[in-house]
Parts: sequence; structure tokens; C-alpha cells
Amino acid sequence: MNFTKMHGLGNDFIVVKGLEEDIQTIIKNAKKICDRHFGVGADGILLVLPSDAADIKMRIINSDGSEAPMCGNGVRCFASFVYKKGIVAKKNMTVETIAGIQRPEIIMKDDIVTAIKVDIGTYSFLNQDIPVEGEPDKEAKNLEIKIDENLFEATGVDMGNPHCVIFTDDVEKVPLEKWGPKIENYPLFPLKTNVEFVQVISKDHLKMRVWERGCGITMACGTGACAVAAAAFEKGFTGKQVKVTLPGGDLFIELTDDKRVYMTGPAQEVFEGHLELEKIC
Ligand SMILES: N[C@@H](CCC[C@H](N)C(=O)O)C(=O)O
Repeated sequence: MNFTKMHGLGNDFIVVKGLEEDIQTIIKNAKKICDRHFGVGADGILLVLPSDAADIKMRIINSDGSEAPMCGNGVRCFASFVYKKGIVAKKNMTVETIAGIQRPEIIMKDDIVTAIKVDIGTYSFLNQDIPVEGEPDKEAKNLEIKIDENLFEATGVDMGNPHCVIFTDDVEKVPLEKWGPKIENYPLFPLKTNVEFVQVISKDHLKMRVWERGCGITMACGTGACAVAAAAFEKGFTGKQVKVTLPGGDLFIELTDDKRVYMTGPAQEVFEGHLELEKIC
């Protein structure tokens, strides 16, 4: 398997040209390939595939082998990859995902890709969209989650994938490795959920840590940053433009009146490699 290792703020991916590789074997063995000790090591695998509906298609496989409908940091890495490789020779492109069509824009300075801005679609708080158990057309704005002796008030957000956002005074004090998996698998979320703990720094600055569904703790989550910005705006904590600081760095999120979300951030290629699948699978 030929691959390119990339990351968006430390949320790292193995990018593979799907048409040139045996993708069934790759998906079946994603856990081994993503293992940081016995494999290449990554939070997930991004498969580059042809699309009938857009310029190109992205499939996202989490490090536990589950498939995700959308990935914010992934789509920036993916767009930078297909642009630099000449697979899609457009700075404004369309990318098909299970969650719909994403619209990344490659931002360049002196022939170097400096950032990628993505129109990531609209957010929703509706139970049926996230999904969250309960009346389908009610909003998941005051969910009660009890973990051990702790009672949290959470906001459920659909960002193409499910998110559970919890505001707290100090994100550094949250025992994420303990609470993250319990909230990911909380019975309210039939498809599990990504989990974000977020601290309001100011009207235009949030700080968050994330436990990702199918991966665990990651250094950044693009859809998570969008979900957190939407939840904070809805609660009146922040305005429509916000910087979100994650352990791996900053993302810039803009919300529009019609609930559309734009995310801007970097994508970095790390190395190219060749893995002999039969050696680890
Ligand atoms: N890292 C991602 C989200 C990846 C998918 C997620 N783990 C899920 O299963 O929904 C991002 O940057 O958005």
C-alpha cells in the first residue's frame, strides 16, 4: 500500500489512492494499520475515490475500523492532497462524503498552500439529525448526562457526524480518558458520539479538548470545533466568528445566519510511505 501521511493540527491520517490499492483489505485491517506501535500510526485513513456527484470522493475510516460520514481536519488534508497531486486541478473543489458534498477552497501564498477554508454545510441541534434518543423534532440543547457522580448539561450537535458538547470552566482539569468513552457510548446516542469539553475564553475565543468516536483522544477535531462554535453561539457565549484552540493548534470558524459553517485551518504532509500489508495483516 502506497500512502501519504498527513495531519491537520496533529489529527493525523493515512491518505490512500483508493483506485490503486486493495481497499477492502485496507478497511478490514484499519485498526492494525493505524496502530501507533505495530502499524503506520494514525487517527484514521482517508480513501481517495472517484465520484459521480462531485469532483472527488472521500471515505473516512476511523482508527478502530469504523467508517465516519465526515471529518473536518480530514477534508482539509484530503483537499490539499488531491490538489497537490493534480488529481483535482481546482482551488475550489467539491468533495463527496457520506454526510454530503463538502466545498474546500485551497488558499495559497507564493505557490504554497497556506490554509484550506471549507464550507462544511449546516449544523443542526435536532434529535433526529444527530441522532439523539427522544422526540425527533425536538432540539438536543439541554441533555442530561450522568457519569459516575457527575451530572453534565450537554448540547447535541449534528455536523455531518454526531457531537456532544459540554461547557466547563477549565478543560485542562477534565479526565477525558475516563469520561470520554463513557459519554461516547452513552445510551442517548444510538450511533455513539464525539465528545467535546469546551471552555469560553472570550466572546471570540474557545478552548476545547476532544474524545473522538472510533479514535479516542485526538489533538484536534474539525467537525468538533464547528460543533462547539455552533453550541457556544446558540448559548450566547460567543459571536459568529470564533477562534477555537485545540491541543494541536487553532481553527477559525465562521457561522452564517442560515446555520452554514466555514472552517479554516492548515493541512500538512509529513511523509510518503509504502506498507507491505501482508506483513501486518
Ligand atoms: N477528526 C475528525 C472527525 C473524524 C470522525 C469521527 N471520529 C466520527 O466518527 O464521527 C474531524 O476533524 O472532524
